Amino acid sequence: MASSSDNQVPATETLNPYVLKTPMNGHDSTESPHQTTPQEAEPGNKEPSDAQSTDNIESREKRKRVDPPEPSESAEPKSSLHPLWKTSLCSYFRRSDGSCSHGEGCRYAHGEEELRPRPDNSWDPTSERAKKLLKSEDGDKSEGSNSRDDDVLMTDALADDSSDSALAKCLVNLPMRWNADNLRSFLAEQGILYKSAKKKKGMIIGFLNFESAEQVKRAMEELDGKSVGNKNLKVADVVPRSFEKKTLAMPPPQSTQQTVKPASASDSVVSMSSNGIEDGDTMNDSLMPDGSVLKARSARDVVTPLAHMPYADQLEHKKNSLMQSLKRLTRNARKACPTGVSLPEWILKSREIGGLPCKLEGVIESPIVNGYRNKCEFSVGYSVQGKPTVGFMLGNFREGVTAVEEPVDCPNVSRIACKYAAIFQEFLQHSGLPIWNRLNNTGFWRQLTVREGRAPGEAAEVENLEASVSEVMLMVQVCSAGFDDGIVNSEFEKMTQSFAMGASSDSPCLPLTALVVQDHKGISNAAPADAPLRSLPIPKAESDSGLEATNNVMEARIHDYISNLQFRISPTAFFQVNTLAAEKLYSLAGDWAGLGPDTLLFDICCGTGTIGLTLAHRVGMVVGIEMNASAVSDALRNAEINGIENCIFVCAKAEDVMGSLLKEYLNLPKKQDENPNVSESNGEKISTVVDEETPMENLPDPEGSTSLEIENGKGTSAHSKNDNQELQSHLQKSCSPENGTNSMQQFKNVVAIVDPPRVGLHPTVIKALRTHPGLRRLVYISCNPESLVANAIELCTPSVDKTEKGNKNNRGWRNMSSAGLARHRAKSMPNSEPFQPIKAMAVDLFPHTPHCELVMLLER
Ligand SMILES: C[S@@+](CC[C@H](N)C(=O)[O-])C[C@H]1O[C@@H](n2cnc3c(N)ncnc32)[C@H](O)[C@@H]1O
Repeated sequence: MASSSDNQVPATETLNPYVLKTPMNGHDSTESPHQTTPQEAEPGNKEPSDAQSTDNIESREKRKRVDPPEPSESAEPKSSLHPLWKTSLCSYFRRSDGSCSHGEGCRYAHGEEELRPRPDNSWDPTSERAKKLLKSEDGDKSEGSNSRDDDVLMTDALADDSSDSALAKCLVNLPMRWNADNLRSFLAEQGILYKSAKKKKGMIIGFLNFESAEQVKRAMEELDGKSVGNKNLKVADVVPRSFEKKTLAMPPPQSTQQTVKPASASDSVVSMSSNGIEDGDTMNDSLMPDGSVLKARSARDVVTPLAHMPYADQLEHKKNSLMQSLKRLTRNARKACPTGVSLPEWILKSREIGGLPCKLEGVIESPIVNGYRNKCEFSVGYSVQGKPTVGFMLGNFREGVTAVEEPVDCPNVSRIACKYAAIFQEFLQHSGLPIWNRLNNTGFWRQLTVREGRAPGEAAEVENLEASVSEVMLMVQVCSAGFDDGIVNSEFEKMTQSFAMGASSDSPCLPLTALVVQDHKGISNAAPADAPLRSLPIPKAESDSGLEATNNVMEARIHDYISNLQFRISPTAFFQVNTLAAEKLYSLAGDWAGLGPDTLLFDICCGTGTIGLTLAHRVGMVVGIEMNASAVSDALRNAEINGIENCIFVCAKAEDVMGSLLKEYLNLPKKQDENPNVSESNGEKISTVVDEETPMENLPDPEGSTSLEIENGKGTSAHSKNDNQELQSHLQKSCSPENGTNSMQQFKNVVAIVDPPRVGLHPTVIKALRTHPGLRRLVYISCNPESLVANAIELCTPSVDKTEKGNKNNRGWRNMSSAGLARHRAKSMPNSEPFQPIKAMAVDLFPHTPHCELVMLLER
């Protein structure tokens, strides 16, 4: 596998030293002076929230733009330029009507003409260029006539029923809402003859097969350029000719044994959840007939779009992008602040730190930059050469890309994962069962997940991560519906043999601990947590003790270590993909949480308990909340194997239990005004009067029975949402009301660390956290800054006495940005003290991709 350095650009002169972990307050030399304008806060001006949308913009930009050489580029040889030179607009220049004290030497662009694309080919999101691109994105690629057929790489369409790819065409720019019937009616209206026509709702592409070259010719004459809605149709090749040229020697796609199932709805299939999609500049360029260069996609470009940049530049890029996101928090909270209510201190002070809501203290780098992923989800599909392939999809299904490429050049994938992908790919060449066809939703083999677990021992890990990998779990996703059990079992047997032989023939032999099959019928490969699992026994290789066999799915686990604690991980449980960087993330969160023996820590969305368990020794008690039952079972077991006894894990959706858990554990009345308040405990309602001035410690414990003292620390247990009674009884047993202590005496400090999925916290959870006065500190960890910003708007915007009731008939929310929606929700937040953003810092868990984890401390 190529190392990332193979494709790195040469080191360029550094204009400003990169300062990691330094405060970014004010206009210091490392910070962009870019200031945002009020209109940028408009919902419509939303930046692309993920790399995928950035990518779409970028690829469109490539198609449309023929830029004259940049003045700065012609003035200086390219190699001497800092990669970020003039890639952001200078706000001093903009604000002061065309002047900036740095003059021509300013590293920021003085106007749109000077602006250069960023190293990842995106544009300063506040520039007119970026906004225009966003608009064209929102307008659903309305510039269809300019779109080039190189976007379509629908190998599934070729694999399906066309023996001659020259007779297979696709129609680009069809209305998304059309299904196959709509397409067929349209073709009939136009008098077009064809063999088969397919179209799914949600895609802009339809697929046509013709009987003859004559039919193709006529369809092209009639349809190419035809206006439908506000777009012009384009007839394109299903796989561009530029790819086919390279594949003349390759066999045509295998015909597949399909069990035809009705297609229900469309969905996008993303090969690896945190992937971005961007065209890069590395390989497969071909000259197009119009003289332009087709930038062929590669898995490396799709999965690791920043891999061409030196790592320090990647961190700088992430830092800049996070700063843009954070500034949105200030702008939106300012906008949402009710009339007549003074702006909170943090918004007023934001002017001093360039519009940031709080200091962004830097980006902590990943201890490992290459091969760091301990989990890879490889799609199964056809390559552009029509070969069954295990790897990453080269784009988005909605836009007509299903081609899969091997992961060998992706620097974030480990050698072990690549090896298993290759073994599986080799097996698929001879399998009697078909690979999954995303176009028809038919087929059998869908996905391979490779998960690695390490043995303890720090020194070896960073230098030679592979040597520390001691366990591997493979999960193969299939769709067995309609296939004969006997054939399926026989294929599974052959597959396990292939894996076992492949593992033992590698040198040194690859670990193989568990092999699980996940049966999933859904359209997208993202299977629900309860999709049936089956463990396959792994044949023991003669000379190898590394291969362990288990056929009990309950025993199909691997283990990893964080902060010297062992973690059991079951097949569908979440575990951070970069273990060593995750360790840094959790310790940062712990340091900021202000923990102590009198701390009650809520670990919200706790997965296998990693955060709570690594911090358990620093607090009085941990309450973990997690909806995935096997992750909760892992968490419980993890507490046990590490001898941790002060944790409780609740298996439920946080939105279903957060409010009642806060009430039960903090034993506080619900509201902080002077009205009689109601708190529920053991089903009984208790009324108390609370004065806002009353210190938390002095608040009465209405029953005394739910105080949270853990007797001898023997508190670790798990509860499902249905066993609240058991939870109550546990609390009563583990607490010692006899000694007269109450919750507030025991836990003076109540802290929540939240680590939600990409979409962020459910509004009900935000409301519960915001309106419970006992919770003074919250550490928010997020892999998606957009959702952190949206949630923080609700947590930090001052509320009014009279809240607005949401209009349920208002469907405008559908078109709102997440920040706009959060502003809207903030208006109906019950009167409560808002949090304030105190500081933020990022940890790079995903080198070579645009993603990283952002941590923000909120206090009140
Ligand atoms: C980003 S992971 C974090 C897990 C854990 N904190 C860690 O670092 O390993 C998010 C977790 O939230 C869980 N989750 C998603 N939605 C949830 C919900 N509504 N309530 C509770 N847990 C949820 C997922 O199952 C997943 O384990």
